[in-house]
Amino acid sequence: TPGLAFQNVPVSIVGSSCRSHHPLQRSSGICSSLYAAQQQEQSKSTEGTTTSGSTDSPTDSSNGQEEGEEADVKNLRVPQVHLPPRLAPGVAWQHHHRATVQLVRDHTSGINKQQQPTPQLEVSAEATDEEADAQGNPVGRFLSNIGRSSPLVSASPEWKRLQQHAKYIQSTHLRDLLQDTERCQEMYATHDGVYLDYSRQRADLETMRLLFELAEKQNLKQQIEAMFDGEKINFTEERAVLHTALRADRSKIGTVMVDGVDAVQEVHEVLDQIQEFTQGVRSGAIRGYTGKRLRNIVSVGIGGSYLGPEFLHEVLKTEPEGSNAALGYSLRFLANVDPVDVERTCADLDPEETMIVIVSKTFTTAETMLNARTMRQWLWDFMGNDKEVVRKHFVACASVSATDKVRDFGIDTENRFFRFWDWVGGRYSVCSAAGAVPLSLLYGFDLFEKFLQGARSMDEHFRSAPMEKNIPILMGLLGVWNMSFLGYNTRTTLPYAEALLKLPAHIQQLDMESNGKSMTKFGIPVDYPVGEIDFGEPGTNGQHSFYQLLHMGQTVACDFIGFVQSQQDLCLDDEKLSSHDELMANFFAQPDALATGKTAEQVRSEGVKDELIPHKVFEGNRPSISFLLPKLTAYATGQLLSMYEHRTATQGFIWDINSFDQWGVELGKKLAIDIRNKFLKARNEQKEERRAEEEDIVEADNPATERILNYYVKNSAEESGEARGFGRGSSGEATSSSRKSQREHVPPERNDLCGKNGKLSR
Ligand SMILES: O=P(O)(O)OC[C@H]1O[C@](O)(CO)[C@@H](O)[C@@H]1O
Repeated sequence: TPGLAFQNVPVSIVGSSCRSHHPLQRSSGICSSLYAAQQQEQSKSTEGTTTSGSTDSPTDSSNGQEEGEEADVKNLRVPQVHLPPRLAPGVAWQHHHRATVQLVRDHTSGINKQQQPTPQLEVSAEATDEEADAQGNPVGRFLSNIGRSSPLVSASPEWKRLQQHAKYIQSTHLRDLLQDTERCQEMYATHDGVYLDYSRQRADLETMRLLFELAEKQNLKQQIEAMFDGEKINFTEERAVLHTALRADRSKIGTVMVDGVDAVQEVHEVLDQIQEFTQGVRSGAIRGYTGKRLRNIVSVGIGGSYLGPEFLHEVLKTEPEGSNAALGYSLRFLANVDPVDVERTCADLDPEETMIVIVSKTFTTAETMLNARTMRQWLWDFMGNDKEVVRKHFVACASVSATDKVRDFGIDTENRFFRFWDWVGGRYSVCSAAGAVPLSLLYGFDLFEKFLQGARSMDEHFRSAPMEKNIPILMGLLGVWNMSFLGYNTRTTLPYAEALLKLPAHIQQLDMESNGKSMTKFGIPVDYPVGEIDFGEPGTNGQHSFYQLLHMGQTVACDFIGFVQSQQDLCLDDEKLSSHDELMANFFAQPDALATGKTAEQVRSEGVKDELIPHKVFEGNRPSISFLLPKLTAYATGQLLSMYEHRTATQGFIWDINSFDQWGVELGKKLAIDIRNKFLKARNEQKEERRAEEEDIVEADNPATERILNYYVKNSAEESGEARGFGRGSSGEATSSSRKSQREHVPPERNDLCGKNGKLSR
């Protein structure tokens, strides 16, 4: 949520004050039973069971949990600044400190600027204890230990040289730069089939040299090494960052230890467990409560526990091996707490054949847990309220530290719990059980393994290739160049492959949650732009949507992704080119159109009327990079995933920010819980008719919030007519969660693919 952190983004939020008119809800009152389920769960929470209040930090949440929901919020740990130990050799000062610099916000650029010109030591530190005070200026001492006069990289000569150089680059045009043969021959890199062409960046060979110097200055290679080695570089949460261990080869067992535990060994234990379980389900050895085959998978999770797996799922849907393996099965994702998402997900599913995979690192995320309870109720409604229903139809993918919560939910933690670890960030978790379980259930474990192998290949390249030929490092350095030196704060991912339709959404979370920050790891506000806004859409669809802006409006750095071969090529007999060639003609045309543009002379020479010429001139000079890969396979998808994960990390390392925490999402969560509690109070008062109908019953901290809350609470109560019986059926008994109750449910017609011979064996 960069709007909360660094960049200021105006936001419009659209909601409805009326409850759904959805048949599912009208017929049996899904809201009512959710409320009942919530209450039931809440009463448990006082006994130590979870209700809500999620973070990506299981340890934090569990602290609060013991004291119930309110306590959960109060106990959220505020990040405290402490210097990363590995960067402070010989520094005695190990306490938490708060450093201050005078900053003012430039409202035109939205950037924090230092008020005073940078002096030799412009930072003063307020130590939090007497001991630190006695040591004089600990930040200054620390900086001199690491050879810096300012904690901000922007004060370094390397950064200033790039700033100077940017002025020169601003005077050049890509139209001319692209004619420089030597430059074009240099500005590409390849690895294991991935071809990166960055000659359409507003950069020359000198730019690259200066960026490599900056990377040296920032100890980029050492920082990468520290990440791979399992050092606790996510220091605000005191965690290692080891998504690379999730795809490390078995031969690496014994090489990465975290708190005395062998990370790669743990990973392979869980992968073996996943392989056995998913093969059991796919072979029919593991079945549902009533003995039926489990062929529908619903993966319940949000954010990183959903976006990565969904992106990979979309790729494999049309990948020949994937589509073949998935015959007879279905996979859906339930992420939003909007009840409509529940209906969209399971309206046509047969509960007896459905397996629910709860993916939540913390197992406390409010949305996920409500959806999990809803799905549990859905199964109970149909098969009866038996704990065996949950044990046979639910599996959990969560952090080891959430084991008790998984058990309390009723899931079989011996056989149906696939753990991951605190050192896997949610948005970096697709290679963990979070992706492995749902995707192996649908496509088989072997195909998921190919995805891991692709990611591993790119990891090894990132770790070992020299910077000049290192694809993720080049991507990251160019990201820093575009954002911090050329001022392009928006970026777009444009895959020319429909199967990558969910890649932009994944990158959006991956990068914006990672680098949407305004604080360096030294606890000093940045005075340079960091954290791009990412969006995207597959081409050519995007060309008929937002490319107008890319060509003539704001400058947006573009990533074009194309493939030599299609997953599914198509060539009609009377067409001269294949459909894939037609697609790729666009893939190659767009980067040049953006780079070179079209001059007034060129437009005039086409016979365009003088008054229309300004409207048809393309300024050009718009940067892009192009990736060409052999074919969109599981392996290539692994490579792409790893490339983008490492781009994000590289930028964070250069910018001196922690790309692995996400404190910016906490405030909104906390306020949502406050408002939820206000609703609870208001609904009770409405139920008991303690307040006159026209009276405002919700109080808030400001009149605007108070007005809109009262508008919602009153109108939603009147609209549904349920205010007085909220959570109960007319006779007072708890209602069913959905129309798929035992009485009403009709299993869907069996006219689907059902395996190669048209039927799954029963
Ligand atoms: O996997 P969990 O713990 O349910 O968290 C879901 C998502 O919520 C976040 O913590 C942010 O709210 C993400 O970082 C994470 O991917």
